[in-house]
Amino acid sequence: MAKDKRSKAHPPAASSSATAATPSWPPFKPPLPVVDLTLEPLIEDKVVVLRSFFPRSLCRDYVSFLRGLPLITTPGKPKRGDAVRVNDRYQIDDATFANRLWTETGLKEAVAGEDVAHLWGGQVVGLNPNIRIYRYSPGQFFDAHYDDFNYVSLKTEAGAALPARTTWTLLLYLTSSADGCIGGETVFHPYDNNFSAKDEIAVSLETGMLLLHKHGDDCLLHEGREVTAGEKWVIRTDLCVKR
Ligand SMILES: O=C(O)CCC(=O)C(=O)O
Ligand SMILES: [Fe+2]
Repeated sequence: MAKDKRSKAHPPAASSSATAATPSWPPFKPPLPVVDLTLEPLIEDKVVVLRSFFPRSLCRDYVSFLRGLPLITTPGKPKRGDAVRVNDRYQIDDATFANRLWTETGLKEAVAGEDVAHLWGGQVVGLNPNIRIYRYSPGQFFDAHYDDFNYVSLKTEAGAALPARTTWTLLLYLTSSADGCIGGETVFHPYDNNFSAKDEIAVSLETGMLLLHKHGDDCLLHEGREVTAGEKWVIRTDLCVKR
């Protein structure tokens, strides 16, 4: 796939859903983080993970809760330029929940470390309020694509608007083979169109693991591989830097 004909993940989120009721997300119990969060590099300067970001019990609570949300199956035929994505999806603008994920989990501190601060492309200020939930059932997948950045507006503690830009995609896996989900790996292709198994880097699902990958101009071609049994549940948002 030529870089100038990039297949994009999906169009920028509409910002008009501010009036939609936000879900009553379950509390983070036990209090987070449950382990010392250490960023583990998987691909230098491009992909990092934080294992056990959510404990297994919390992942279970979240999956039961998320099941009750009005997920919508994406059409198999995308608009021109968008990647084929077949999954069930829910999306909401929820600055309060984005802020909880940022400040009540240890994430803010984990990405502030001196050794990793250079990765994020600016001064990190929070998470994208555009929260996306994905459920992949057997046969569902997210075809190879690049994630684009977006301009967003965050809120400071004093309530003022803070112009920001997304720089890294955040995926929080809530299920894995330990819960009966087979397949569904997030696979990165460092050499763009060269889909050779020897070069690809497949990240297996791990319940409660958080993955961050750089997006925008430096985004690696990646895909969500087909799920063949069970269900893959993911919470998606993005890391934001000051604009
Ligand atoms: O579900 C996955 O593993 C990948 C999701 C993804 O690429 C995206 O949300 O842009
Ligand atoms: Fe993506």
